[in-house]
Amino acid sequence: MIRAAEACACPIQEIGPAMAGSCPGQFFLFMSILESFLNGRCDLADPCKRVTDTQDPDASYDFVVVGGGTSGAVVAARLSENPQWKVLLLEAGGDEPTPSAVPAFVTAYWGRQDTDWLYKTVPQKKACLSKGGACSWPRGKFLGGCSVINGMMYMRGNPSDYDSWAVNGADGWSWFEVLPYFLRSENNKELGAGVSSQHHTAGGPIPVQRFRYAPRFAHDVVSASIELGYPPTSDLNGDTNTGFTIAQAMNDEGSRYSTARAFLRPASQRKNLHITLNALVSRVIIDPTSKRVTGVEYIKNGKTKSVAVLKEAVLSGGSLNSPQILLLSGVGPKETLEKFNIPVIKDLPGVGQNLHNHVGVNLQFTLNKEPEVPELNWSTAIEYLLNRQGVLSSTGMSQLTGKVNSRFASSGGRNPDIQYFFGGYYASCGDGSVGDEALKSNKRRSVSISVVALQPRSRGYLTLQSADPTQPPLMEPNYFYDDHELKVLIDGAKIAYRLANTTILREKYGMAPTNDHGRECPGGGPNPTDEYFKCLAMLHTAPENHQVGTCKMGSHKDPMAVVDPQLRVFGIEGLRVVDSSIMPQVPSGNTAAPAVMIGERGAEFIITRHQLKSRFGSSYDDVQNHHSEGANEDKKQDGRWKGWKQWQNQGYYPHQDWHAKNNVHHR
Ligand SMILES: Cc1cc2nc3c(=O)[nH]c(=O)nc-3n(C[C@H](O)[C@H](O)[C@H](O)COP(=O)(O)OP(=O)(O)OC[C@H]3O[C@@H](n4cnc5c(N)ncnc54)[C@H](O)[C@@H]3O)c2cc1C
Repeated sequence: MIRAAEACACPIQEIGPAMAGSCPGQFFLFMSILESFLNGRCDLADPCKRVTDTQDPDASYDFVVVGGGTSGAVVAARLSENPQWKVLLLEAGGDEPTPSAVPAFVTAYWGRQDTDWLYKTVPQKKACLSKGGACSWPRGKFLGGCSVINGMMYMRGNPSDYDSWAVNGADGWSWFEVLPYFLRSENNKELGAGVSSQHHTAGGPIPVQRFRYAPRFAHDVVSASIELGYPPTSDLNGDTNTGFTIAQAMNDEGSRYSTARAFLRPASQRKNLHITLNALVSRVIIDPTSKRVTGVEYIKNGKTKSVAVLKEAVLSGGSLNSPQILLLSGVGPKETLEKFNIPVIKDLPGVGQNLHNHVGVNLQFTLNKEPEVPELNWSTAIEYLLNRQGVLSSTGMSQLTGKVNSRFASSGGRNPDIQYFFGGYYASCGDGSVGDEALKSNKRRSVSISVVALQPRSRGYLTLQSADPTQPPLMEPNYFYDDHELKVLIDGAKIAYRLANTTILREKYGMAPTNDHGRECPGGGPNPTDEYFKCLAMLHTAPENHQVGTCKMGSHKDPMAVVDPQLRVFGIEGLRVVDSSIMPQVPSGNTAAPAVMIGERGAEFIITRHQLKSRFGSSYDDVQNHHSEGANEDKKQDGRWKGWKQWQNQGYYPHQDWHAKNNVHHR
């Protein structure tokens, strides 16, 4: 039944590198067999909806989107909904490999040249010291970007994060204003089952729900948190944003939903959307006199090519690549551009600055009453192959999370500043055996808790280390430059220790800190000191994957802002950045849902602009610039401004429309 490939309506193609290669040698045979079975399932391979790789794009397009990742897939799909517009999406990687749809294989494509950008920070003085100071930052290099390799956890952050963006110059990005764009993409399948329709909705392209399986231990950690006094919650994006829960994730029927799957595959038959894979964009071509984008240059099959842009180019290369592409295009700090002999098109000092990320400490625990048995074996594999159920349909302990307040959190408990991520019970690699040997060996199970500081104050930067677009940028996050994060982590680590010592976890699992973890740090033992946790944070840093801020959105008065609140690059005509790099401050939670929200919002800005332009002519441009550049009151009285208001009143302000239609209220 499962040995042969299913007969799908379209021929199945094997896509991407073999996943089995990411497992150690003894697992290779079993993993290869399992992989070939998985490749033959129609729902996972999805052969009829896969995008076609346009090897030779046309000479020009209305819109060229750079990077088909989490945000870029949304932008390209939304823009191509208008059949009048020709859209090209250029993606440096290939299509999503079939096994990436299996939730348990979340790490299978990390650390591989063909699917991960393999980025590392410069050596840190105070972080990642167990790794020599260089922190690894995996980044997905395929259609769907990081949404193909992430943990799928669906988190939006705290409402106050967005209010703070708005107060600090991102006009129009308060919680009330961004919520409709979170809802637009969401297809929440648990409405009413612990998830309220006051905060969630159904009908969008991304299915959101809990995985079909969670280890018993994950449920018991939630009980333990209640024993500690944290409020029971089933939705940290709802009324209660503090506490522990098994989180909702972007998945459906036992498999991952990347944005490529949710947005691009349904659009794959559109004649006006071309997608070119394995195309590394090397720069945006900008006319030095008019400062207008005229084209995009890219490298494919070793050849440098270019395509003309008729309306706009959109950078969606992510927080580490969008600023690099801007720099290579002559947009960035003048000194950097001159250092690399790149002609200066626009001196924009903020490009690459404000790099920041969540950061945490990795704590290890042993479950002294739990044998270390492999999660993945023939029985669990068959459960998945037949029914898409069981351990393979989930990410083990990674689906559990918690958010709490340290002593430093503001806003009376509504703005938690610590998040917990858990590790263990993984089913990523196996040899098919059910674990009798493991039972005999008396090896105990280990689990990890990463305590993460959600509102970091340290800021770093990204710059070029070469003018060669195939070389990685230089990334300096300055982890723990500001002591604040370490203070928050000390609080958070103490809470994690108390959690491990609750009656349920201590008595049922024998949970205790792993003896030799952090032995280099003085002050460990049953009652660790603050200094111990500080040392542990610097040694066993959890560097997180929520990098943002390098093309910061802000007002025209902010010299370090790179894009305005409509995501247009200051001083350049026809160029926007639409991805996580525009976030002025990282939200207090994971960043994929915010990246999708930004994609939705950015696409709408573009659509609105060009629909209005075609309807009202070029005077619309003047009005829009005037609007976003904080025009003074006198100008607001002129006819064009009145015209803008009139257009809004005629219903050409889609996000307001959407608010009204969907009866969305501020909470
Ligand atoms: C390992 C990992 C686990 C994570 N877990 C979670 C989680 O559980 N929940 C959550 O909410 N968030 C999670 N995140 C974070 C979240 O996934 C990212 O913040 C978000 O997906 C970033 O979206 P983006 O569109 O900005 O960038 P990306 O998704 O990285 O997209 C950028 C795209 O641009 C392409 N590209 C880059 N440069 C070029 C170029 N020069 N030419 C052409 N194409 C280019 C890339 O290949 C990529 O496809 C995780 C991230 C990682 C890496």
